[in-house]
Amino acid sequence: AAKPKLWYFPGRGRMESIRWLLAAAGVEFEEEFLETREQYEKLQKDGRLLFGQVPLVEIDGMMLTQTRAILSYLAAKYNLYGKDLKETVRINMYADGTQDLMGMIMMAAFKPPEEKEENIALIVTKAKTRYFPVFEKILKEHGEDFLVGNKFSWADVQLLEAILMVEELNASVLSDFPLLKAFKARISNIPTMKKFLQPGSQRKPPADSHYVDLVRRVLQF
Ligand SMILES: CCCCC[C@H]1O[C@@H](O)C[C@@H]1SC[C@H](NC(=O)CC[C@H](N)C(=O)O)C(=O)NCC(=O)O
Repeated sequence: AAKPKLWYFPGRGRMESIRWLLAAAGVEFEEEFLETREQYEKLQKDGRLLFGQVPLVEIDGMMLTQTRAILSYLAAKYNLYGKDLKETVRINMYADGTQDLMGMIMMAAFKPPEEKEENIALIVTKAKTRYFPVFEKILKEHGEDFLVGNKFSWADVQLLEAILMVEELNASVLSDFPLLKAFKARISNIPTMKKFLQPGSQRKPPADSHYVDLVRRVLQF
């Protein structure tokens, strides 16, 4: 079967969690990088963007947009979505929470530079007071290697992604969360994750001014 094809800017944004999930599933994918307004307008003209937006993922003969819809499809397709509805809804809850946290980091890149320090401080505080305590408690109460059931799932992939993103803002953010520290080490050692975390993978770097300028230029905002 053809490899999935991802259409997005050459950066993390909303596509990065999709790259992580495909990598976790051991699925190779191709990328088309949007660098010009013309490329974006062509996708729109060709009717490939349902609401005129990216991420766009071409998979199984479909042109999929809407990040959460794509992530849910991939989680189900690659058996990373729990063994029953009760596990699936917990995976959705945990994934939504980490998406909210990562969304703050994504948007911070587009804020004026003078607000950067304050934004980062707020994100790290949110991570330490709202999100990480929840996952530390889940790991403590659940007492398993993984967040849901006793199996690797989409929720684990996204929590690792979120932990690493917050550590990029504050390296000691896990100092009060011993179970999250152990979780990070455990999940990072899963072969598909280990491979994705090595240099040369399709994992993207943090947003920089070049990325922000490119997105603004392509989307004209
Ligand atoms: C001020 C911050 C803007 C961020 C803009 C983009 O840069 C990325 O890092 C995040 C977004 S992604 C690009 C943006 N896509 C979305 O907002 C998708 C939202 C959708 N609900 C999803 O989850 O996929 C886009 O195509 N916009 C065109 C436009 O709506 O007309």
